[in-house]
Amino acid sequence: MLVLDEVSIRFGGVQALSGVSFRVADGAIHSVIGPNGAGKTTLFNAITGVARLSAGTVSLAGARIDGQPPHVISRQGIARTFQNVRLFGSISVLDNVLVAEEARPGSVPGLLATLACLPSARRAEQAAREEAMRLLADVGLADAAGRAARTLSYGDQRRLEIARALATRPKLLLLDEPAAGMNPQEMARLTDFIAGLPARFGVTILLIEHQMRLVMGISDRVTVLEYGRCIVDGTPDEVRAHPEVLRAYLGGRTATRALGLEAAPSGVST
Ligand SMILES: Nc1ncnc2c1ncn2[C@@H]1O[C@H](COP(=O)(O)OP(=O)(O)OP(=O)(O)O)[C@@H](O)[C@H]1O
Repeated sequence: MLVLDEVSIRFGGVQALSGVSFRVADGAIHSVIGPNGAGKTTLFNAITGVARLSAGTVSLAGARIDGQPPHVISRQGIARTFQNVRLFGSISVLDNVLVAEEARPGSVPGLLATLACLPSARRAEQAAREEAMRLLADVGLADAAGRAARTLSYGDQRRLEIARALATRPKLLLLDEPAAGMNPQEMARLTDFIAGLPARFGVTILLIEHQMRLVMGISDRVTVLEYGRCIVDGTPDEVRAHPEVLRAYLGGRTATRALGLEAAPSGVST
C-alpha cells in the first residue's frame, strides 16, 4: 500500500529523516516507534505532503505521491489524525462527520442543485446523513450524534476523530498518538477499536504511538526510528528481541519493560 524509499528531510541544520525506507502491506497495522524527536511526526508530514522531501520517494498503491500538495495527496486516499484533538467542538458529532464526508472527491452535489433545493440535492444530503450515522454506529457513537463534539469524553473525541478520517474513505489511515492522554480503560477500548479497523473498513493503518502495549498488541509490523534513521523494521517479536531497540529506544531496564518483555503493572505502558 505504501512504500518509502530512502526518504530524507532536512530543516535547516536539522536532519529530521535520513534515508528512511520501509513498506506497509495492504490491510496491515504498521506502527512507527522511537524516542522523542526521532522523526515520527516528520515521517507523517512527508507522507501527507506537508513536509518537502530533500531526497527519496513515497508511493501509495503503486503511484508516486511525493512532491504533490497535501490536498492532492489526501484525495488519493490518505487520511490522518493528529497528536492533539482537532474537532469542530461547537458543532454536533454528526456534523463533524458530515463535514469530512463532503471533503471526499465527488461527494458534493452541484452548487446549483443545492441552491435550488432540487430533489437530487436533498437525496444526496439524506444519503450522506445515513452514511454518517452508520459510521457513528460502527464506532459506538450513534447515541451521541446530536451532542456538541466538545461535550464528549476525551476517549470518545479521539474515536470521533478517527470516524471523521474514515468518512473520507481512505486507503491509508495515519494515526498520530491516538492513545495520548487516555486513561487505561479508554486505551483498552481504543486498542480493540483500532485492531478491528482494517477488517471493518478495508483500510491500512500506519500508527505512531508511545504506548507499547497498544503497539505490540495490535501491530503486524513495527518500524523503529532513532535520530531520523530506521534502525529496525520487523514483527513485534523481532523488535522486542532486537538489541539495538533495547539500547536505543529507552535504555536498559526501562526499555525492557516498555517493550513488553517484562510484565508491567496493569494499565501502565511506558
Ligand atoms: N518544522 C520544523 N523545523 C525545524 N525542525 C523541525 C521541524 N519539525 C521537526 N523538526 C525537528 O525534527 C526532528 C524530528 O521531529 P519530530 O517531531 O518528527 O519527532 P517525533 O519523533 O515525532 O517526536 P515526538 O515523539 O516528540 O512527537 C526534531 O529534532 C525536531 O526538532
